[in-house]
Amino acid sequence: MDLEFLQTVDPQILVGVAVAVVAIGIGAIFLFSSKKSRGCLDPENFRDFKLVKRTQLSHNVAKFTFALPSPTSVLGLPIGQHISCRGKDSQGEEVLKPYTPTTLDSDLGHFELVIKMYPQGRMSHHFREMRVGESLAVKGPKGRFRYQPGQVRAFGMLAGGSGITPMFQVARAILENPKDQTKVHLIYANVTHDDILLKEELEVLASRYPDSFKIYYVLNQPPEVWNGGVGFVSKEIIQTHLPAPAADIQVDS
Ligand SMILES: Cc1cc2nc3c(=O)[nH]c(=O)nc-3n(C[C@H](O)[C@H](O)[C@H](O)COP(=O)(O)OP(=O)(O)OC[C@H]3O[C@@H](n4cnc5c(N)ncnc54)[C@H](O)[C@@H]3O)c2cc1C
Repeated sequence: MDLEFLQTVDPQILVGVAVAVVAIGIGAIFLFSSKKSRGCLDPENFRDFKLVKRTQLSHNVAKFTFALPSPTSVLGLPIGQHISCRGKDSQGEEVLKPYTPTTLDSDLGHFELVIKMYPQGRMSHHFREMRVGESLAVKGPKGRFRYQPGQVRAFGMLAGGSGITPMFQVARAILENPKDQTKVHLIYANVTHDDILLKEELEVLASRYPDSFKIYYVLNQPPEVWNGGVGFVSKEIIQTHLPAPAADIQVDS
């Protein structure tokens, strides 16, 4: 590029232009980061988020992907907290139920819910009927759980059925943070093998972080070939598969 013309420009103008460019750059970074940190949730008012994808994971479980206002937006949900979703049951009555997204604020532009739909469930009806292009009313963040990276040496988690979603969210946040050395031990109980939610995602985490993440599945009605636990979660199972109690150990269920 021919820069000779710069020598003919008044240096004061050049400095002025340079200052303006830097100022615009800083302004843009500030605007972007403040927008990013603000998040899209309102704790007082419901906000609508459009369903952009629906993936059926089993006969009664589906993953719902909702778009955020822009591809760089974050939901703004602290780790371990949940959102309140508003829908209508089969009678047209309003229903409010809590759900924990399986995505984190490192996932930009969208958030996901994995929902188990019960035949008689009121909010289940709303999700069963929901189609791509429709919006879900969401309020939050909700919940008192707080997690600081490295706050404990090991985390014992005990989950059953759809109770896995908050555990999955916290486990992902810990394991995907290279500065967090916390070990995660999860016992996950279900009735049958088909009931295990997020199995693929959990297996990916376990194979990616073999030294930091251990899962022990317990099934009440196991298949013929099964190397996990059988029946209900017992004291022995907890003693064997969760870290022993200590000041720097946290156990949640
Ligand atoms: C913090 C928090 C986070 C949650 N996150 C998720 C999530 O990410 N994904 C998700 O799918 N759910 C999640 N849940 C559960 C969710 O809030 C609802 O309870 C669930 O979707 C059922 O609501 P419903 O209105 O369809 O059923 P309801 O109308 O409340 O229940 C009707 C019938 O459905 C059956 N049923 C309902 N819930 C259960 C259950 N847990 N086990 C067995 N049978 C049941 C029962 O037969 C019950 O009588 C979460 C709950 C909490 C407290």
